[in-house]
Amino acid sequence: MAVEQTAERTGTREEPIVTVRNLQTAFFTDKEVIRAVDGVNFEIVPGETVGIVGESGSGKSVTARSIMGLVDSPGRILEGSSVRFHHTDTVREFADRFPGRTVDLAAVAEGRDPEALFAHDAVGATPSAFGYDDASEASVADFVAAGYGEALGIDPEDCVFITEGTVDDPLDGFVEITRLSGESQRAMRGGRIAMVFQDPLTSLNPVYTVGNQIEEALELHRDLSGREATREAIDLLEAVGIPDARRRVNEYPHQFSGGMRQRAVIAMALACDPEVLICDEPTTALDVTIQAQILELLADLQTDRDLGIMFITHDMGVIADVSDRVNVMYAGEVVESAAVEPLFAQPRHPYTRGLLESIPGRQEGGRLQTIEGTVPTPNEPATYCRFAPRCPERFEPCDEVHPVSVPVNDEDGDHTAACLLYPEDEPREAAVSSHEARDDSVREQGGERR
Ligand SMILES: Nc1ncnc2c1ncn2[C@@H]1O[C@H](COP(=O)(O)OP(=O)(O)OP(=O)(O)O)[C@@H](O)[C@H]1O
Ligand code: NI
Repeated sequence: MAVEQTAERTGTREEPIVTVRNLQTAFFTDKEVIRAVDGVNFEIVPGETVGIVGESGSGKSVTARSIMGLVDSPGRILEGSSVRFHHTDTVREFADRFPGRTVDLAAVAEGRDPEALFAHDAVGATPSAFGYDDASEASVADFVAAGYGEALGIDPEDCVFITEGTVDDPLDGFVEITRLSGESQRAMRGGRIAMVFQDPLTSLNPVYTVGNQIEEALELHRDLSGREATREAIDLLEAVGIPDARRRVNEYPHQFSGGMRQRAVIAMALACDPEVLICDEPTTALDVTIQAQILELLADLQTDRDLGIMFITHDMGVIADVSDRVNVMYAGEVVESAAVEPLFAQPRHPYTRGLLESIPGRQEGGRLQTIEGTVPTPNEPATYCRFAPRCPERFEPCDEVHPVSVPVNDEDGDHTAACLLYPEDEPREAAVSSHEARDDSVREQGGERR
């Protein structure tokens, strides 16, 4: 899954299958509003692994659960968020199954100026919240996907957006995941995007055989049953490296070792032939040897199936192994994003540097540095740098200005960090002002984001 390998394999990068734009997920407790995910942007590309790394409480799991449609009350995804699934076959299938919820975006966009739409008072997000440098990059699709389409006659239930062709004959488009509910949500979750959790026992039912559980997924998502399903279940167990699959298909989860259970869960996730696999610390509970085997298995499956993988861990060593691209999260925000090589060779954000110094063997003089303190609960709007209290580079404006993501590497234009130290070639004061000017998502709209 390393960079060179992917480049060799595919030549050029494929288009993203999932784009996460300005994702905001909050928990509304009696006491406070916890902004667990606060304006996150990243992509999942077929055949690649995007790593999400950060300490406990940084919002990794809530990001994953938001994409899966698994955020439960008192949590919800806020208006202005968009998670798009770009997969032509899925768009066609969904347009067919949910015609009443399908919209011809070209028709809606005709004669509209997206910049002007974003300027509307009622809109709580700006194009810059979507990661654009310039408002002209925004599209009507961004506007609509982010939930502001009502002004254009779009129902909040609408979730399939056609960008080429028509509603009756869709050629291309996207499904807006944050607007799915009921049947459409079930079809996406498990069917198109599958998830593997840290503890395999959360996915396995102790009272059914492993085979039964895989067969159930096959029946639900691929319409296989009986002998056909059993045969496919055995094939899947073999594909994930479970020896003697013909016998083990009839065993119960407790008869499997930890590593074998996680393999079985991966087989179950693959049963529905997903495009995207989200792995939330899938190897954290396993010993190092087994962990390496599971990572290798995932890499092989990815190559065979052109899977887009989102891989969550707090372990920088694992991230280096598995990722093509890395997003470093802190208190609900992505603070640095880069391809894996530049991230490790030239980490820019002080938080990333801190995380790297805490990997054994990486520091000069052999002393293991850990970042003192813990991730704060993001229970107020980010009007300052949330890392500042722990940051060795902190200077005064860090307490008053919220840093936005800016390019930090001349050779790699996609390498960004959200830190007031950048752009480095600008005088500090000018850099700070440019962050302040671009962080218009919160205050200009008259106060808090919801
Ligand atoms: N159901 C919930 N109700 C209230 N707050 C929640 C809920 N779930 C998560 N949070 C809060 O959201 C924030 C992000 O949590 P999340 O589980 O995504 O962190 P994480 O990065 O996955 O950490 P870990 O490495 O420990 O798994 C934390 O502040 C957490 O307390
Ligand atoms: Ni987590």
